[in-house]
Amino acid sequence: MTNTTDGDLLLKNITAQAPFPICFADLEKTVAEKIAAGPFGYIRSGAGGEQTLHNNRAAFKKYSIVPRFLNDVSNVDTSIHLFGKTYPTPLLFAPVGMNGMVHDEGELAVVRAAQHLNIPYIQSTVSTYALEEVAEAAPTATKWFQLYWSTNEAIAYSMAARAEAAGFEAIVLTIDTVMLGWREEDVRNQFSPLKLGYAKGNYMNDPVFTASLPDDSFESYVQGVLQNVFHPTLNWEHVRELKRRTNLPILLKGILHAEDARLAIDNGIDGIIVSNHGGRQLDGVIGSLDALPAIVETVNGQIPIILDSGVYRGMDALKALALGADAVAIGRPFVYGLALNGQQGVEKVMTNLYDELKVSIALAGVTSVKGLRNITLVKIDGTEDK
Ligand SMILES: Cc1cc2nc3c(=O)[nH]c(=O)nc-3n(C[C@H](O)[C@H](O)[C@H](O)COP(=O)(O)O)c2cc1C
Ligand SMILES: CCCCCCC(=O)C(=O)O
Repeated sequence: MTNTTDGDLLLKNITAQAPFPICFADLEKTVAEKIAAGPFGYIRSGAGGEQTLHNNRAAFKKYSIVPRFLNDVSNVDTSIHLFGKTYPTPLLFAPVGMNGMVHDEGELAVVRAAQHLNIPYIQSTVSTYALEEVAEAAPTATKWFQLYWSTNEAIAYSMAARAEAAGFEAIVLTIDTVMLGWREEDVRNQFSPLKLGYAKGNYMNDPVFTASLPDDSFESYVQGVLQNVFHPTLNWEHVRELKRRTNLPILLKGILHAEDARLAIDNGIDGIIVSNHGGRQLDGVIGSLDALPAIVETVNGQIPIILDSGVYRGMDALKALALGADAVAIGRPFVYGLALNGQQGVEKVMTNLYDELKVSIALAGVTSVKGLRNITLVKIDGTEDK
């Protein structure tokens, strides 16, 4: 990824071969035709009546930018700095569980793409491959570990310690999944990726987890994960205890309220991810972009803010950055890329997002990510998600 703005970034997508889907809608449609209804529904759907899934997209459409011109944009600097490192793009991979559902190489293919593109990768607790295997597949990638707190706290500490030992550079504690959302599509499809074994990686390689099982049967693994993965009593004391137990920076994923952002800072948290889990947890929740401005105001630059949920094109990323996010994380789009063409598919999706972002920054009359904070954004409420 270069920082020079080419005249025509789209040209490289015009090839003699069958085109790779260029936008999110094309990607989703192509994947729907390729994979079975169960895994497709699991990935695509939102909780409940999918109001939040809708809100996420609608939030981006409420904003329009007013560009400036005659401001040499031949060099656009898209780099960002996070936790002492510089990255070429303001994009991250959101943690997405059970990648083996759509591709045999699962998380290994994604982390290799992350390494190749120098984009931070957040590995889910519920991965098909173990964090040690992921670390070995891409030793120089920036890797963060997403933690689902376990009812058996020794398992949570064990996973955090394994991540630190394997070279992961941060812990992302997901706080919005203390129990699973009401996911009707999975009931319709009678689909559970857990029951197909796709979450074995980190659990079956964890000595504390395996020692807690009554036997080594598949059913014991399924029951063991179910008993441990959700933790309804999760509270700020757990966060403080995790801080005492790890040397790594901790980010909280799932912040939507400015007051929780303030509490995160008060409790020594190093970064937050403004997210509603891609609309997969509590339905009826505010779109994550709608939640951003109040959080940005409260955080006031004290810790990095990453936003996810509904960032499906470069222009979405631009709007989030303009509203004060330091970076954005991508979920479903990269999973669809993985389903279509493994590591290459993931790279293609992320590169297209990046290219659209870069051309959009230049066409807005801006030459850096930080410069986006000064652009004119007009908010128009009441738009439809079309
Ligand atoms: C199939 C799937 C699995 C997910 N698994 C996890 C997970 O294991 N841990 C987590 O914190 N978030 C998980 N998420 C949520 C993502 O990290 C992210 O918040 C969400 O996908 C962002 O929305 P987007 O898909 O609209 O980009 C998952 C999302 C999807 C689509
Ligand atoms: C193994 C049980 C499902 C874990 C939840 C994974 C997730 O965060 C999501 O599907 O969303």
